[in-house]
Amino acid sequence: MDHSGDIDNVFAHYQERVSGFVFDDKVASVFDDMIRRSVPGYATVLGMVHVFAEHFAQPNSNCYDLGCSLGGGTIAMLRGIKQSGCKVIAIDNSPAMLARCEQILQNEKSKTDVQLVEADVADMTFENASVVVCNYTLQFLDTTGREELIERIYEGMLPGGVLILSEKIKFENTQEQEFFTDIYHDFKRLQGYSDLEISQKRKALENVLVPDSTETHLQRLKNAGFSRIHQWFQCVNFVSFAAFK
Ligand SMILES: C[S@@+](CC[C@H](N)C(=O)[O-])C[C@H]1O[C@@H](n2cnc3c(N)ncnc32)[C@H](O)[C@@H]1O
Ligand SMILES: O=C(O)C(=O)C[C@]1(C(=O)O)C=C[C@@H](O)C=C1
Repeated sequence: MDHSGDIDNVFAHYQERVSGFVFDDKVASVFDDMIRRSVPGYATVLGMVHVFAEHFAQPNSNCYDLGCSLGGGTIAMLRGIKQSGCKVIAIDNSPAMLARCEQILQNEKSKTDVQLVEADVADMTFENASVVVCNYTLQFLDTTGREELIERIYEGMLPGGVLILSEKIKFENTQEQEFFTDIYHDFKRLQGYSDLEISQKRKALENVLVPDSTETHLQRLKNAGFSRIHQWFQCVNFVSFAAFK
């Protein structure tokens, strides 16, 4: 997938006061580069969304991409879905992201319909869903609303449906948290980010990206009713779960 965006230099210059991270036009214009260089395993996760969609999309059902950004997950699903009558519903509350997503999707030839929705995922109801992808989005929701969203997703899913939930995680054990943070920052340096970029983005994400632990995710998914949950992927402090109804 070529989003032809710019190189991410959002945090490259010293800022006297770093403000909270927002998905505005500046971020949207570099987001493909930003997420590939900031989320270890991102390309692998998208490749596997294709595989999951091919395997689990049911005929005449809905497939959701929650917090679709530029449509990485949406395109992976479109390419994977082989069943007829499916619709991909891609939701994001950032107008800047959705505008660019719409443009990018114009280059994507698929017989599966796509609907872009500008909305808060917390306000959505889900129905007739066979595949739900929520890649690196739950971590930006108010922690108090996360349980309800997962419950709503579960309610809207068909038997045999799958939720792919990918997230940055935190570790309860201090040593483990420090180890993974160090390795993650090394990964960012290898991707060409400077120490200034790393520290300013870290500050901007404080209280904006609030990661949960694996244990919290598993418990929340279980509480919502998911009968089978596999953590199928982890790369440093980023994981992905497949939860089945
Ligand atoms: C890290 S990005 C997701 C990346 C994307 N899923 C991908 O795989 O390329 C998080 C996205 O979620 C969106 N977002 C954050 N909170 C949201 C909410 N409450 N409702 C809808 N979208 C939200 C942001 O605008 C942003 O585009
Ligand atoms: O935690 C970080 O430092 C990140 O850059 C991660 C992360 C994410 O997981 O969404 C944060 C913001 C951007 O959306 C891209 C990547």
